[in-house]
Amino acid sequence: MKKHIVVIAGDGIGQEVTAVGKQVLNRIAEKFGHEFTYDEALIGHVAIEATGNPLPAETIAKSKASDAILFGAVGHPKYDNDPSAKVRPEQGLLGIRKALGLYANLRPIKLFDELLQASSIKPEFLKGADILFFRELTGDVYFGERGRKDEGSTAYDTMIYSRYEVERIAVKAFEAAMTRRKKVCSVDKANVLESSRLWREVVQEVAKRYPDVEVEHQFIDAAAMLLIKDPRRFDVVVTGNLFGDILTDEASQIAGSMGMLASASVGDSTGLYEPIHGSAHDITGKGVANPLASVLSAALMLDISFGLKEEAEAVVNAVDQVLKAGYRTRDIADSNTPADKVLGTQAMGEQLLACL
Ligand SMILES: NC(=O)C1=CN([C@@H]2O[C@H](COP(=O)(O)OP(=O)(O)OC[C@H]3O[C@@H](n4cnc5c(N)ncnc54)[C@H](O)[C@@H]3O)[C@@H](O)[C@H]2O)C=CC1
Ligand SMILES: CC(C)CC(=O)C(=O)O
Ligand SMILES: [Mg+2]
Repeated sequence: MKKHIVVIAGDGIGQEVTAVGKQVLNRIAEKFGHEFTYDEALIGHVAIEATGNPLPAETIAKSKASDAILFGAVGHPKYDNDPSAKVRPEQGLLGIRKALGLYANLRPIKLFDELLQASSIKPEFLKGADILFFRELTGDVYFGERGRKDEGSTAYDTMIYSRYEVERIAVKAFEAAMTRRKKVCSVDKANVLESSRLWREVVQEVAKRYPDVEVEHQFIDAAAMLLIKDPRRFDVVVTGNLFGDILTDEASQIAGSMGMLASASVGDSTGLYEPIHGSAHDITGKGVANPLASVLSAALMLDISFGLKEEAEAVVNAVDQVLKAGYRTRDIADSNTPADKVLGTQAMGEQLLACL
């Protein structure tokens, strides 16, 4: 199979982890007789430095012309510490999601057995946890009207959802639930927010089309608690952009680390595959970032965009094997991990390639 992939590494550890993701894709192509060609494109701080724009038109054009995108991260401390900056790296990521119509962000929370001890949650509450989040990705407060008034002394962001936006993500969640344990939990704040009341109304309507699926509605505050108290109660979770962003960082502790969680952003156009983590300034350039979220994002690409199930499984199995062999990056190591098994980003990549 011939496929053209655009690598948008972006900022910070995005550069380090996508390098490993790409090596794994190359090895898969070699092993299974595919031809993957690559292009690179700029986004975020590196794009601002080069062009003044966090999302150059060329990046959108290259992305649209590709079969899939391997994305790293955006962000730079310069902007985090300067709230008044008008041009920001994060606009690049929000912009590409919108430009490509990537309204559904699938975030699988997969706990590898070997990492039971790495989690901050007690193993007896965790074993067997397997959740698939559907986070709406192009609406909500991230895209609503925002601004300042009263001479800058009042600021506002608008949480806004339209019926069609809720319906299409709900349909994706219910369809996925039909192939899994047939449970959907919709998360909102319908006891307070009007946009959440519309959300709940539409999810209830969609649910009627799937009588075999058990549906529950939870408020975001309770859902955040239940996720830690009893992660195994969840199968598919569907929620808005903001709540999904926060809940899945929380859920990374079920999988052991932010460095373990992959995602697929899909919708109207080319799929974009991205770790859930950011550019991680605190570890950038140290060579210690966990590349597995990027590698598992590449596996989602093989599966969802290319339909290469066996190849995707080979990648997940390689991750499993490397963990079984005891290798860890720093974020998933624990007090029992021998020092010689704690690997840097590239060395972890080499173990995966050896395994493949
Ligand atoms: N998708 C994206 O591009 C995102 C970008 N950001 C941006 O990233 C920058 C840093 O934001 P933070 O809030 O610190 O979130 P972050 O996700 O970059 O990091 C949070 C914590 O997790 C750790 N971490 C993240 N990925 C890791 C990996 N692969 N291996 C080992 N440890 C890992 C980091 O070291 C840090 O302690 C900010 O500029 C922010 O705006 C934040 C979240 C997502
Ligand atoms: C720019 C942010 C919305 C990125 C983020 O935190 C995410 O998508 O998880
Ligand atoms: Mg996030």
